[in-house]
Amino acid sequence: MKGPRPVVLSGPSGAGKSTLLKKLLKDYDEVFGFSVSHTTRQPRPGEENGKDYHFVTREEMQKEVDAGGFVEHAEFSGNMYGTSKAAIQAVQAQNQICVLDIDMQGVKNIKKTDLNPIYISVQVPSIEILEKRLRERETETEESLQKRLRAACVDMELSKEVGLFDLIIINDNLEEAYSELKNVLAEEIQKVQGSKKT
Ligand SMILES: Nc1nc2c(ncn2[C@@H]2O[C@H](COP(=O)(O)OP(=O)(O)O)[C@@H](O)[C@H]2O)c(=O)[nH]1
Ligand SMILES: Nc1ncnc2c1ncn2[C@@H]1O[C@H](COP(=O)(O)OP(=O)(O)O)[C@@H](O)[C@H]1O
Repeated sequence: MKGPRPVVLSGPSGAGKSTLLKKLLKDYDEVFGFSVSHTTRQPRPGEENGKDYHFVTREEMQKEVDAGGFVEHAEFSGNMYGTSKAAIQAVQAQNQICVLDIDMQGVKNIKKTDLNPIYISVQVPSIEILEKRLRERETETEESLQKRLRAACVDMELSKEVGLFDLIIINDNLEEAYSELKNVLAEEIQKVQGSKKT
């Protein structure tokens, strides 16, 4: 694949991936582009179709998956999620660093492709803190919250595998976590900024 190295952000639901990503995309809007995934889950208040996700029905998504339009796809908490080839190409066409926010199944499947991203896991200090953050976010029903917590336990275990991630960020203090993220990406950021000047 052409262009700068993509970045994969993974980690339990509620760990702070979207929060960190939004800061990064705001501070470096010319450098990074978000890979807009497809999902069959319902949009949350404030989420925009085509910006946060492509919100689709299961039938629509399955059809595109069958047609070979996806780099990877997975079932998470009762819904389908997936990265389309077009989502990545749209970012790479701008010569930007493509950022993917994907679950652990996505990480394992991206490892089988030639995308060669930097793999970053965002974790939380404890499952109790994760639960508190998810409750305070007020986006989940009790059922989906419990599903996310179960998936989080699996994610926390699997993410310990040596070599799976290039960096594990414990998102305790947000500013410190954001600094760590920026530091690991500094070289790639400079490359893109340099290439845009010429
Ligand atoms: N494999 C895969 N996972 C995705 C994709 N898009 C989002 N996810 C993951 O799906 C999970 C649920 O996402 P979401 O419903 O937005 O909930 P949130 O993480 O709690 O904000 C998260 O772990 C995301 O990283 C995708 O395209 N592929
Ligand atoms: N370091 C932090 N300390 C306290 N709350 C945080 C921190 N990082 C994120 N949050 C909050 O936790 C919730 C989950 O974060 P979010 O970015 O939605 O997680 P994810 O995208 O990984 O599911 C949000 O309400 C967010 O504002």
